[in-house]
Amino acid sequence: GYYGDFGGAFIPEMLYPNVEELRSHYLDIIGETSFQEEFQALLRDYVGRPTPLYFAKRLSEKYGTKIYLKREDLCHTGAHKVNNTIGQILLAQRLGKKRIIAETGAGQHGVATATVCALMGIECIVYMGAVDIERQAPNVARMKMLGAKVVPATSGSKTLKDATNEAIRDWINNPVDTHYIIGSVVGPHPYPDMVARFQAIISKETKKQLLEKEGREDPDYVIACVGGGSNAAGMYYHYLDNPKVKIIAVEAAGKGVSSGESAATTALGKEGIIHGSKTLLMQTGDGQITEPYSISAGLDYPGIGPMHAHLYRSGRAQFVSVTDEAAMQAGIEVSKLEGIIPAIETSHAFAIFDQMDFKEDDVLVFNLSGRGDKDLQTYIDYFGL
Ligand SMILES: CC/C=C(/N=C/c1c(COP(=O)(O)O)cnc(C)c1O)C(=O)O
Repeated sequence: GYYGDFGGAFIPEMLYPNVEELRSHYLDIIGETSFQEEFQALLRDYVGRPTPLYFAKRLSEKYGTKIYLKREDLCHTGAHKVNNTIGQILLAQRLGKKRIIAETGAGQHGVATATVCALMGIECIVYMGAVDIERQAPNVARMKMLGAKVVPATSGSKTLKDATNEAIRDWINNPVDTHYIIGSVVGPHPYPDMVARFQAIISKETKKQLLEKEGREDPDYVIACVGGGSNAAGMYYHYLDNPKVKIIAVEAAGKGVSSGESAATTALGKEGIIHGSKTLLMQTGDGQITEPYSISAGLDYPGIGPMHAHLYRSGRAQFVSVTDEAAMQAGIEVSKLEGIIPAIETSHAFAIFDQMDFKEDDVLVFNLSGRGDKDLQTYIDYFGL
């Protein structure tokens, strides 16, 4: 379960049975024909896949290059997170689990977990930082409507990291009947690999769609925002072994990388262990986790998935970070040029144009990871709309 120097499962003794049960069964279960048939049928008939690969005409004209958008915002629940929760709920059922827990920051993973628990009739508890409960209120309401119990995390910065700590604490106390649906490519092996496999449908579809539209499977660039890195993992997955496809990963600089209020993990992080995984994370000299900051709850995380730590260290991906201000401006620009209001997380990806030079005949694919409904109040307050 390693990506170069990164990955592994550095977990407390009490979690070992749960994680070991997952590690020893997940590949066999995912590989079963009956699993794949159910998984693919739900992605098609319930999530609404394949999601469109849309040529963004006005955005392309503005930036003088060819821009395609992979529309994960059109998945049921409004973001890519549901691709993973469908896979993990089927796995949990096959492992005989009766109770589901999850962490959430932006609330999209929380909604996606509550959704599949409603679908399957399984109890659902979602841990969410008290700060995020405020700034993603629409998603809290949706989780409750879907029958989930939302438990505030009030420690630390009261954001995603703290919600994850609370979920892990719950799992340690409920090891036998509970499955923890982790929402990104983070945590102990096998989670980073398992979540990436469930999200890989994104680039699988993109290859086929780009062949139809451009007569080639491979774009020149694939671009995605990175919190833990799951939407990015899905966008990159089937292009990783093709060096002709350049990979751009966009992190949240918050108020600026050197402002002390940032979540740009590859710029500010050092090797360490967070939530059971050896990866890069923002930390003090004595290894305490530094509180991150981003205007977007989904990128407001001090770590990064081990896959992305490796992509960064190996140079396979180019990592850039953009500030709150740049992301918010990009969000309103995409809204006005394409009629699509992106989630603030996704808006970070669209804010790279002043740091990158693209050629007129370059083909770019952006992963539009989610829609902006959850963020309307933030957009309205920010721009005084
Ligand atoms: C699992 C914690 C992250 C959450 N969301 C992260 C997120 C992200 C960043 O998460 P990754 O794709 O895993 O890097 C990007 N786009 C949207 C629309 C998101 O909601 C959540 O709780 O919903």
